[in-house]
Amino acid sequence: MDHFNLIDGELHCENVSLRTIADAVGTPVYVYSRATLERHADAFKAGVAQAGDVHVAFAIKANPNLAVLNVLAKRGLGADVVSEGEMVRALAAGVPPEEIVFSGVGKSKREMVAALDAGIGQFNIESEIEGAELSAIAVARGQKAVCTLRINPDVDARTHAKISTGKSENKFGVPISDALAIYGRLAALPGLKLRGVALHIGSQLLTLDPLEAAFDKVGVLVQELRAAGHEVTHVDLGGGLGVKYKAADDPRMPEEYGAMVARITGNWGVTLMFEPGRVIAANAGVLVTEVIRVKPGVENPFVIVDAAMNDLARPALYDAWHDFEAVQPSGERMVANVVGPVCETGDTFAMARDIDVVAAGDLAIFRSAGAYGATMASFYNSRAMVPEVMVDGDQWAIVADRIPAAATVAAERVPDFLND
Ligand SMILES: Cc1ncc(COP(=O)(O)O)c(C=O)c1O
Ligand SMILES: N[C@@H](CCCC[NH3+])C(=O)O
Repeated sequence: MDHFNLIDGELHCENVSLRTIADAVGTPVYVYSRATLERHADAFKAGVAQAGDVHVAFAIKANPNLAVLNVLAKRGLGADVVSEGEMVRALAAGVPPEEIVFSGVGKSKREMVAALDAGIGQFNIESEIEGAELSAIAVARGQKAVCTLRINPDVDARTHAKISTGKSENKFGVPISDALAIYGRLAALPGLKLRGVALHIGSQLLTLDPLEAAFDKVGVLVQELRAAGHEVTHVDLGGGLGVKYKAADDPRMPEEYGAMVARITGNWGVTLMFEPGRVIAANAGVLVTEVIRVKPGVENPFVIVDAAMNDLARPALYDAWHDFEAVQPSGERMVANVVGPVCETGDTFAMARDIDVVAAGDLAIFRSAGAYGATMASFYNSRAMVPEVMVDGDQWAIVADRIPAAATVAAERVPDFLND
């Protein structure tokens, strides 16, 4: 059951008409459903609970909106962060510091200090040199940083190349063949409390086999680490579960994923951690847009909408598919190209797509836009930063303002020396 449905011929989010929101806030605008976020959080937690003692940290990169984080924190999700900014957001949303995991291949010294100051629960170290730096910073402060070592299992996640992270040529983690030796050296450092390993092989995975292959390799590594005398109490299995973007997609459900994890990790004797992002947020949000005009084309007409690649970058970056639907569908269909106003050919949401008939002034949505949507928006073409709305039953509120491009003018200056 989805919370974006037709009621009396008009698309609603829960009980609120998307037209009501668009009329009040303008378009484009992201709209999130609290009920969907909660359902996804609960389903994921229940799925992985089959594997025993688990911690679930929402990957904030998928949707860092404070209201979204607030909903998920109340549902008992921690936070997986990759920058000081994400950490600040997690803390502001009420995530307990000990439930925050700091991932990322390029943590700066400043970020390490900030995270130690905040008392976060775990760093996922991505290289030996990063571990040595963190240890030195922690020692200087009289602290020990709780860590895992992120390994790169060299498994093909069979997803888009730009969001695949677990092949040996990808920048993430340490090669699994070196992991035992590096773990040993890092475990000996005075500023670290190394308690296990982490991995994340990629995003939008539609099958479980690559995850299973990677977890199998990690299971062997855990045995080797223990045989070498190391204590391994935690394994962070990352995120990556895919979602349904189009009818043909057949993602694996958290329940099936959890059963696989339970089967593979059953005898590891560790606390498992997870970092889901997309599976929680993607289908909890839509991007509402207005049709500016329909322009004839040689092959198909161009439906020019007021959302663009600066608001939803996924189609331009990954050729990603987002369903396009009229807010008040007439039942008639047309074949068209759906494009934004930005001056790039890549600002195209759909080519030769069978869509609801729409005309200038009509409202429409891009579905499955709650993850990696607003968070990847930019001011490109000096367009405004897209606003965000949260719906809860009959209630709704703006949870991120539209920031006009004019605000960026105020943040810039032309120095006097350019006037010489
Ligand atoms: C380290 C890490 N953890 C978690 C995630 C979240 O992934 P997903 O949104 O696919 O669940 C990502 C992004 O792929 C990531 O890089
Ligand atoms: N931004 C990507 C996902 C990146 C995952 C980050 N590790 C997407 O929209 O699909």
